[in-house]
Amino acid sequence: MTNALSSVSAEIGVIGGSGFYSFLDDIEEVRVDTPFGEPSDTIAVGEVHGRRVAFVPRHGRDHRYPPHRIPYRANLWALRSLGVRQVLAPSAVGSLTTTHGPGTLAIPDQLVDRTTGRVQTYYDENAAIHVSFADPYCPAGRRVALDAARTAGWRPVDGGTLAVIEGPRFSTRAESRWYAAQGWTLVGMTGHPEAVLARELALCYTPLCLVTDLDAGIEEGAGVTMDEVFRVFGANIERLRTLMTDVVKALPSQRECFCPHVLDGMKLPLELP
Ligand SMILES: CSC[C@H]1O[C@H](OP(=O)(O)O)[C@H](O)[C@@H]1O
Ligand SMILES: Nc1ncnc2[nH]cnc12
Repeated sequence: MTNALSSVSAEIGVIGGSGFYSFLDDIEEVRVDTPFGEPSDTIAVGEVHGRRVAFVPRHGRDHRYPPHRIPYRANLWALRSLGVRQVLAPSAVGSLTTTHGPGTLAIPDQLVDRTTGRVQTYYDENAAIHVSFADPYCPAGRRVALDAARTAGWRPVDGGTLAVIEGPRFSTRAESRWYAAQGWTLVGMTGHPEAVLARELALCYTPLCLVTDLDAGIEEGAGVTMDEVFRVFGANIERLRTLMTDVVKALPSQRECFCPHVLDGMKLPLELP
């Protein structure tokens, strides 16, 4: 175990979600402390196709953090302090439309925040910093993920809106029908504030959403269960892991998107790592 910020570094970060607790083979484990507390777990740093990658399991490797208790700020800060500038965020999500059934990979282009009371900024005092969030995800990362998925034989959904609910409970049928009626297509519990915190650190952030269920308002029956989410995710994890390595390989080494510039000209109250 290496402590804090010795010589270990990585350029790409992967935040694994439910059922996705490990990614790399030959790893160095790093314990990183941050001004926002400890990340969900130690960070595994290794190499994929010659690219340095840092992996953190969002819920901890034993899934001890429920979605509303995840140390989102610490996770992203820790990744950035290791040198990470591009983040890939796989996640298990419900579908709000029958056209995206279980096993579908979706790369949404919008999110709607339905969480309550989660801390969603690094810039809490000593300055008012307002980042642009009209397009919450990195356009270059999305493009790379979609291309890699198509090449690997997926038929990924390009775009759509991820509704992020507070959880930890799943939605009622009425809530679910209401989200679907708004035109939102996916529902999860962790996409916010993760995406906006990445934006506040000028990181590229790309969601890779694996549909594990049709949400309660979309199909008849008992409604989604945790077991169902893990079962469907488990059936797809190896394929998704392989895709993640393809995406890592294809990410640009020079960022030409808008993400690195979102803080340009702003007088930040904190020094970023
Ligand atoms: C395990 S059931 C609900 C849980 O799964 C998803 O987690 P993640 O986004 O980290 O893959 C969902 O958001 C909930 O946190
Ligand atoms: N139906 C659902 N609602 C919220 N989060 C989920 N994660 C996986 N399926 C979900």
